[in-house]
Amino acid sequence: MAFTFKKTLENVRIGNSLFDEEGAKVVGQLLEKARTNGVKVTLPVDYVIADKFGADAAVDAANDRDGIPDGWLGLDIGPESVKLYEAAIAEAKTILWNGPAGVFEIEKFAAGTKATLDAFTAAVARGAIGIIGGGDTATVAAKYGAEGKCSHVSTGGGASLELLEGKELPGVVALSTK
Ligand SMILES: Nc1ncnc2c1ncn2[C@@H]1O[C@H](COP(=O)(O)OP(=O)(O)O)[C@@H](O)[C@H]1O
Ligand SMILES: O=C(OP(=O)(O)O)[C@H](O)COP(=O)(O)O
Repeated sequence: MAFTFKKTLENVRIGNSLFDEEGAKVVGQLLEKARTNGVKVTLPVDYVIADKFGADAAVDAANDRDGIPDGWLGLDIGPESVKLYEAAIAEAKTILWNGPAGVFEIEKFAAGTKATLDAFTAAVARGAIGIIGGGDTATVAAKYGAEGKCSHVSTGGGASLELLEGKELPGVVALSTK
């Protein structure tokens, strides 16, 4: 998701990284809404890049200044981004985590997600509320044996976000009235 923001807002060269054409149309509005509400948005600034999607890909590093070459794609956040994420997580009282930082299923692209998980569980240990919402993010917690270090883990991604938006989830409504 971050590459849609980086390309649209800052014209960063993202190579063949994931880009959401539809999502790009609302990026400006989203940032404006965040500004109006005094919400700080932290985006990555460096990347672990690969020449293809797979465990046998060639790997390199890239940052916003030089961008990602055509034919390459960003599959994890880099060390400078990890520091930004850690700082944002460290000052939060409530953390809702929806979406891994990279392709954690492949070891060479898992470092950013693991560092994010470590910052997340450290925050919960110091008293913050840390909620995971998302099937893949829940898998991150399970993979590293950290489910017990989270306040709550839900496999529902979009559903969790809809519940927090105030929408009614039919299954939850049915169970709540029993
Ligand atoms: N830069 C990336 N490029 C392609 N796939 C990615 C990238 N970063 C993460 N992913 C993949 O996206 C999936 C996470 O999807 P997402 O919907 O954000 O999570 P959740 O299911 O927790 O809501 C993971 O399988 C992960 O490997
Ligand atoms: O996090 C998930 O998806 P989402 O982030 O796309 O909503 C889960 O994989 C949703 O799985 P489910 O729809 O079987 O509960």
